[in-house]
This record gives sequence, C-alpha cells and structure tokens, in this order.
Amino acid sequence: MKLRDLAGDQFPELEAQLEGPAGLLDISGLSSDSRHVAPGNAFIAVAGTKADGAGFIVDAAGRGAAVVIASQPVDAPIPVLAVKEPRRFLSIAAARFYGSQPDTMVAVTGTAGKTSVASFTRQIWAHAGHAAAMIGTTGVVSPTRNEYGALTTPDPVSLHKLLAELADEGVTHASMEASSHGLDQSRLDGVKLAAAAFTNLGRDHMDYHPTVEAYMAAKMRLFDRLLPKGAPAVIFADDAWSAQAVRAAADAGHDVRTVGRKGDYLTLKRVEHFRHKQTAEIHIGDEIFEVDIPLAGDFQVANALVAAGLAMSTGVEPKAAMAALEKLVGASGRLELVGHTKDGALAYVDYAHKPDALENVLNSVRPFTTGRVIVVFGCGGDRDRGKRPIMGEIACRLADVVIVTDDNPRSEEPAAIRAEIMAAAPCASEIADRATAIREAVAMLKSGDTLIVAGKGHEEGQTIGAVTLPFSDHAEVRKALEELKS
Ligand SMILES: CC(=O)N[C@H]1[C@@H](OP(=O)(O)OP(=O)(O)OC[C@H]2O[C@@H](n3ccc(=O)[nH]c3=O)[C@H](O)[C@@H]2O)O[C@H](CO)[C@@H](O)[C@@H]1O[C@H](C)C(=O)N[C@@H](C)C(=O)N[C@H](CCC(=O)O)C(=O)O
Ligand SMILES: Nc1ncnc2c1ncn2[C@@H]1O[C@H](COP(=O)(O)OP(=O)(O)OP(=O)(O)O)[C@@H](O)[C@H]1O
Ligand SMILES: N[C@H](CCC[C@H](N)C(=O)O)C(=O)O
Ligand SMILES: [Mg+2]
Repeated sequence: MKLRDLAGDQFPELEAQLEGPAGLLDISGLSSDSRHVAPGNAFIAVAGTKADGAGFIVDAAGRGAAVVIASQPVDAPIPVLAVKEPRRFLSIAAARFYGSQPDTMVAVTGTAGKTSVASFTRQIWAHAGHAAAMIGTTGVVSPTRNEYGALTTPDPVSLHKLLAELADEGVTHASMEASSHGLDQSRLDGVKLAAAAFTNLGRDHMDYHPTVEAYMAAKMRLFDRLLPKGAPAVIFADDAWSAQAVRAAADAGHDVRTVGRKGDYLTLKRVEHFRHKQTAEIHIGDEIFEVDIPLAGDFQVANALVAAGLAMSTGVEPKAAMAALEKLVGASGRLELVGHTKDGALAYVDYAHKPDALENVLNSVRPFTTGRVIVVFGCGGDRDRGKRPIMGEIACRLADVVIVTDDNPRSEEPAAIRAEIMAAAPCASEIADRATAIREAVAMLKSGDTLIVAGKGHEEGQTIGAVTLPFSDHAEVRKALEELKS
C-alpha cells in the first residue's frame, strides 16, 4: 500500500510531506518496535514509558524500514515524516492497512467488569444468532478461536490484523475491552465503534495515571474521541462516577442509555442474590422481565445489565437479550467455582487484583457463607504500589482468614511487596509460595467455609523477575482439593 493511502486524510500536517516522493513509497507493513521491523515497513516512533522510539530509528532503518513517522523531523538514513500524534497515526494507519473489521463493534471501559461485559455481550449476540467475538484480558474468543492474550487492549497493529482476520472468518459482531492504558495510548483510535459502555471507576493503575481524575479522563476518551457522535453510550448508573460519565457522553453528543437501579434504559427494580445465581427484575420500557442470571457474585448483575444494554443497542431484541442472560457462562477466573471439599466448603478463583474488586468479591460471598471466608491473595510487582495496604486492610476487615502470598512479583523484591500488604493486614499470615499458600488454605477448609483465591484469575503463568513459569490458580486449587480427598 502506498504511504499516501495509508495516511488517509486525518493528518493535515502530513499533506505537504506526502506530496513528495515519500507519499509514493510502497509500505509492506507497520511497526512501532524497531526489533520487529521487516523490510519495507513504516516505523512509527512513539514515546513510551521506558524508552522513546525516536532513539531506535537507525536500528529500524538497519532492518530495512522504508520510512519513519515521528513526532518531529530528525536526521535519518531514510525519509522521516512528522505527525503531531504518532500513536494515533499508528492506529489509523493500521486500520487502513488491514482494511476490515467486524461490521458491529462495541468497546467497554471501567475499572472492573470489562472482561465480564465483553464476554457477556458476545454471548448475547451469539444467542441471537450472530457470529460474534470478544477481545480482552482473557484473549480472543470467536466461533473458531479461543486464544490466550497478553494485553487487555492489544497494540494497534496486532489488533487490526486480528480484526481483519475475524471479518474474513465471517465474524460480524465483536466486543472489546478498552483499558485506560489502551485509551491513553490511542490503541483503539482506528476502530469503528457502533456503541460503547462504562461500568464503574475505582482505584487502579495509579502508577501510570497521575491522579484519579486523569484516570477517569483517559476512560472518557472512549466517549470524547472514539465513539461516533450520536451512537449509543451505555452507562452503569449506580456507580459514584456514573454522573460524570453521563455528562461526558452527553457533551460528546451521544445517545446516553443508563442501566441499573437508577437506569432509564434497563431499570433494575429488584434483585435477590443466591450463591450460584442472581434473580433480577428488570424493566425495559413497559415490559417486565424476571431473569435468573446463573452466576455467583452480585456484581455480575451490573455486568449483565451493561452487556444487555450493549447488545440491545446493536439490534438484539429485549426479549432475546433477557433470555440470553439466563444462559450466561462466567468469564474464566471471575468468581469461578473450581471445586468443593467433601463436606461442602467451596473454593473459588477470582481476578480481584484491585481494592474495589476485592471488596466486592468478599462482600459477595459473605451472605452465603455459614462458616469462614478465607482469602489468599498478593499484589503484582511493577504496578500501583498504593493499592497494596488498601487491599490488606480490606482483606482483614472482610475475611476471617487472610493469607498473603505472591502474585506476579515481576522485577520487584517479592518479600517487599508482601510487607507493604502485611503492614495494613495485622490479621494475615504470610506464605510466599503461592502453591503452598493455596494448599494450606484448602487444607483448613471446614463445612460452610468459602475460599477465594484472588488476583490471578485466568492467568496461566507467574512472572518472577523476567521469567514467567507456568502457574494456574485453577490447577493448584484442584490439586489441593484432590490431595485432601486422597
Ligand atoms: C506501560 C504500557 O502500557 N506499556 C505498553 C506500551 O509500551 P511503551 O510504549 O511504554 O514502551 P517503551 O518500552 O517505553 O518503548 C517505547 C517505544 O520504543 C520502542 N522500542 C523499544 C526498544 C527497542 O529496542 N526498540 C523500539 O522500537 C517500543 O516498541 C515502543 O514503541 O506499548 C506497548 C505496545 O503497545 C505495550 O506492549 C506495552 O505494554 C506493556 C507490556 C504492559 O505491561 N502494559 C500493561 C501495563 C497494560 O497495557 N495494561 C493494560 C491494562 C490492564 C488492565 O487493567 O486490564 C492492558 O490493556 O493490557
Ligand atoms: N461490576 C463490577 N463491580 C465491581 N467488581 C467487579 C465487577 N465486575 C467484576 N468485578 C471484580 O473484578 C474482577 C475482574 O473482573 P473483570 O475481569 O470482568 O474486570 P476487568 O475490568 O476486565 O478487569 P481487568 O482490568 O483486570 O482486566 C472480578 O474477578 C471481580 O472480582
Ligand atoms: N491487566 C492488569 C492485570 C493485573 C493482574 C495481577 N495478577 C498482577 O499481575 O498485578 C495489569 O497488567 O495491571
Ligand atoms: Mg479485563
């Protein structure tokens, strides 16, 4: 594809630069990582959190890059074009290079619930007869794929390659998670959205975003910059940040549709929480639906409402959407029941790795726990340190037995991470090795107890230093339950 065609008309500052010979260059692909440049590629130099791509232009040229797109002109052995927002260029150009995406796409943002909402939306579409996919933290699911993924919102080049493949495979509907990193780094700028949603805002990623307001502003980029004007914006109405999300969506000219107890589009009138299901009375216009959502965790009602809102905003009839809610399967590792002891104590794996999520999940199981709530958790290294004591305090306040262990320590000293949690968790005991911690927790289960192993959910590895070794909370819980029986 000619560089001129790749750029399209969204970058006025490029017009004059593209009139020269550079505009006629044939581009074989795009890369923002010099280490992955192939001959004929356009290398997009972006400033990151650790490095500045502009420092790797010579490296990219050495690997055969045909042209560089950077934030300012620099001396280089190959042509350099300057754009104001190289990350945005990368996304728009990737969309044009790969050329297609599923016709109907939606994206969901929020601190918690994105994976669940994206998964539920896919399931509702599938029940309504659409070839549907989801892309998020747990990877890619489509009629023909179930692939593990690395990022919640993939980088733009992988994303658009994937979207074009899905479209080729006949996928017509796709739901995506929009992480705050992804939104801030313009990873989604090339995606054409039919609708978008907001779940809630809590503390997370304060290592990346300077303030909670900046974190919210990154999330609101979904409405301010990405969703086409007039498209449906589905907003969970019962969160402390809902009003601000509604304002942002309304200011951007969207069709605001609120869901929840305070919602207008889908109104939750009554809900009863049971251990394995949530029974909800949902009003849609004049129609009243009594729906059994077959999932543990009262927070799943909120996620189900947002997903139904997205599905209905993209053409699914209310009746079909409500029927699909009764068939939902939880996303892997989200308050997932992995097994039970012979006298009925339950063991769950959950992905709560931030304060609000931990609070929610512990509160969710309390009403149905006649014995003790036991929690095993840790915190990831190279991530928001401030959440560690907050999670320690929550665990001791809401659980009866707390075991602090390692999550993914990454480059940090594991003992130092645990110490930051322990400082606010006087009730807790500390077991560094996660498999041992799980085994000990399972061994102490008595009738009526509930165990929550939190923080790693679906993950299939544990990153210690630079090495990721195979590790699965599911497998460890299952193994420990087996050992108990033998
Ligand atoms: C902090 C963060 O978001 N980093 C992401 C970001 O990297 P970066 O731009 O900061 O990279 P950098 O290392 O500073 O380098 C700057 C540029 O120089 C380039 N470079 C670097 C070295 C070299 O030799 N040559 C070269 O060209 C890099 O490719 C990059 O383009 O852009 C990269 C490409 O898109 C991502 O792979 C990378 O994700 C890292 C691996 C990561 O861990 N990200 C996490 C924090 C993340 O994005 N999480 C969110 C939210 C999770 C959630 O709560 O759900 C997600 O969406 O997954
Ligand atoms: N609506 C919600 N409100 C509060 N907590 C929730 C909600 N939905 C899920 N959770 C909690 O958050 C955890 C992660 O859920 P989910 O994976 O759906 O969210 P996410 O936004 O995709 O998270 P991540 O940013 O880590 O990918 C769950 O295991 C549960 O503990
Ligand atoms: N997408 C989140 C996942 C965190 C999961 C937790 N297990 C950890 O490693 O901190 C992140 O990259 O911050
Ligand atoms: Mg997710």
